[in-house]
Amino acid sequence: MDIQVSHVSKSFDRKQVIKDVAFTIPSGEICCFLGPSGSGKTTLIRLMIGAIGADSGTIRFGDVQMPNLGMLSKIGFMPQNDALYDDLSAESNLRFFGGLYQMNPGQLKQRMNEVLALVNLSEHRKKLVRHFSGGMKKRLSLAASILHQPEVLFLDEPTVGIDPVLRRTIWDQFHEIKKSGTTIVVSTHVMDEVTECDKAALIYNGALIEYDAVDRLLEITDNGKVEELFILASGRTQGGAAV
Ligand SMILES: Nc1ncnc2c1ncn2[C@@H]1O[C@H](COP(=O)(O)OP(=O)(O)OP(=O)(O)O)[C@@H](O)[C@H]1O
Repeated sequence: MDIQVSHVSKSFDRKQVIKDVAFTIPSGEICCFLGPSGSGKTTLIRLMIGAIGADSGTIRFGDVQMPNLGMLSKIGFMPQNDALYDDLSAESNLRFFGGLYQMNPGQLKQRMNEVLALVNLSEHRKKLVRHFSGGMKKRLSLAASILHQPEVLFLDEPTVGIDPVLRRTIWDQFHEIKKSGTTIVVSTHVMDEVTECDKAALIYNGALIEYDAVDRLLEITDNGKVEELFILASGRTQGGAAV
């Protein structure tokens, strides 16, 4: 399912935090939202999943204009702060999410086995989440977000605070999920993660300063580093030009 964001703007308390943003993510691609803290990545994700409304502009998933309740079963969302119940086991957490998605018991059982295996938590399924490490919670949170086989998956800073080895594992899992045709939108402020993605949206002060295939974006820099694009953008801002 293609995602089309057309001239979307959003203000909070009269401060514009998303400024006329427009781009299209082709079906089945991984797109990252890259930008410094406070640049607007989470707000853009919340707009796209329909958690908040835009002041202007439109967001379409395929032919459907968001927000649309019927689309909820096709969307997976992994929030920045894990939305898990500490006092429940891993599998009870997944059962809770399965209930939200109205999955039938047979389907839920099969999917629980599949997603726990994908995130390497099968042997910890009976353990209470309060005894999980931070990395295990991240992986369980990812498992919960894909339980219902969403067509589009939103991941808000999924690797923040994660060590490099586990980060590699988690990215391998994203690539595995992509193989099933899922479109993935992932926010990050780790510049190196851009090379894991097909497309990148560079967000700075609520504006989209670049959106392109990652290969092409890296070509237009002198040193092949994405940071350079942000340095150029901040220079333009200080000079008074719009970015
Ligand atoms: N509900 C809200 N009310 C008022 N201001 C908000 C609200 N949500 C976000 N903002 C503001 O919007 C701006 C963008 O925030 P957002 O969380 O989208 O950035 P971000 O790029 O995701 O940051 P981070 O990487 O730190 O998560 C910030 O200035 C933030 O303070």
